[in-house]
Amino acid sequence: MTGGAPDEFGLIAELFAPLAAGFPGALGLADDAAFIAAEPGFDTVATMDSMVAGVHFLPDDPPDLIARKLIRVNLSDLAAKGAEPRFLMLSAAFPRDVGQDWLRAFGAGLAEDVRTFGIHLIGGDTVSTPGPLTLTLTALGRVKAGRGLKRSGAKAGDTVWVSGSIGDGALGLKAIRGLLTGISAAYGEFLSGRYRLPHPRVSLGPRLLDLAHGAMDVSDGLVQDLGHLCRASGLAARIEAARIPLSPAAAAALELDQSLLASVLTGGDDYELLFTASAEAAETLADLSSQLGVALTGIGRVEPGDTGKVTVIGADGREIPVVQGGWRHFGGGSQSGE
Ligand SMILES: Nc1ncnc2c1ncn2[C@@H]1O[C@H](COP(=O)(O)OP(=O)(O)OP(=O)(O)O)[C@@H](O)[C@H]1O
Ligand SMILES: Cc1ncc(C[n+]2csc(CCOP(=O)(O)O)c2C)c(N)n1
Ligand SMILES: [Mg+2]
Ligand SMILES: [Mg+2]
Ligand SMILES: [Mg+2]
Repeated sequence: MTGGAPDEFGLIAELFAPLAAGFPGALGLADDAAFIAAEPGFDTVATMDSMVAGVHFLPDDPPDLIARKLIRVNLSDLAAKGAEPRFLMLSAAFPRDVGQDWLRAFGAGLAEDVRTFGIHLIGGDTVSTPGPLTLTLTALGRVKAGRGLKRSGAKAGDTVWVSGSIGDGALGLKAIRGLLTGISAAYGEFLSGRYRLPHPRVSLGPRLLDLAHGAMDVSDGLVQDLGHLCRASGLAARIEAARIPLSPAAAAALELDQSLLASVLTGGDDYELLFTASAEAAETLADLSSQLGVALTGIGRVEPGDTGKVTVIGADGREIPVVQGGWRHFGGGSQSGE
């Protein structure tokens, strides 16, 4: 990328190849494909998530944070399977008029999180598009053979657990859009920060291998995602709204406007882990939580019932009706249940 408009191969050499330098099998991002030796005793765990400007992030979000969010939403899926992240493959469709400064900042964001998580970019594709910026990442990880966590592992009577806090991302998007008034500027910044830069529970995931029964991450919305876990396990769930962990910022927002509970339950953009474990695991999970400095909160139970049904109980003991439990790209009136 010298002088004027960025050139495809210059861009790959300058922005992406340095992120492959630590892994010889990537062949310097100068060949047709990468080589990964199969590791005896491990399963490779593969996942892919895309992000589209205006759909997953705001077009004027800082480019380094767009890059880091792209990595993090994918690492969240690996963590949900108890896997340790290893490699990334990036497909980037940049609008033709993307500028060099934008690209350099995007590359710097990728580099930062590749370093932070100790992973390598081992390949991808770079194209131009007449449409919005569209980014697709494949993340590859590893887990001990046969031990990876599944959505289908929940057992009747298990406690439902979530990591961290729920609702910050969805409330953060509202804050950015000026739809959250009355909270302090610091709280607003915390929430918008959580929307732009999730914190995937990469250390926690592998530690759940001996503890969790069913597991997934929360991306679309707590209620919809728990419904997926329940359906995969042939069970139903009952959770208590008052037990859902809130950050101080989210709690302050809800205190001013209780209708924001819908964003917490269904807004998505959480990238926290959602898992079930037997009641006896509670003490070990509490120890793990303090060891890792990641909150773990029991919010309810899975039980036999209408497969996939999630019942949310309010502080008054009555059911809170939830029409749509989370984000849907197609179908449904509004795109999430807020
Ligand atoms: N176009 C597709 N081709 C093949 N498999 C797909 C396709 N879209 C989704 N899937 C698969 O469907 C399953 C559910 O995908 P989904 O994207 O809902 O999960 P997720 O990544 O955990 O959620 P989110 O996208 O909200 O982060 C995954 O196994 C995914 O690989
Ligand atoms: C600008 C903007 N508008 C709305 C949202 C909310 N949103 C979009 S997709 C999605 C689920 C995860 O995506 P996927 O299922 O495609 O992986 C959520 C919660 C957002 N993040 N940004
Ligand atoms: Mg997905
Ligand atoms: Mg995902
Ligand atoms: Mg997921």
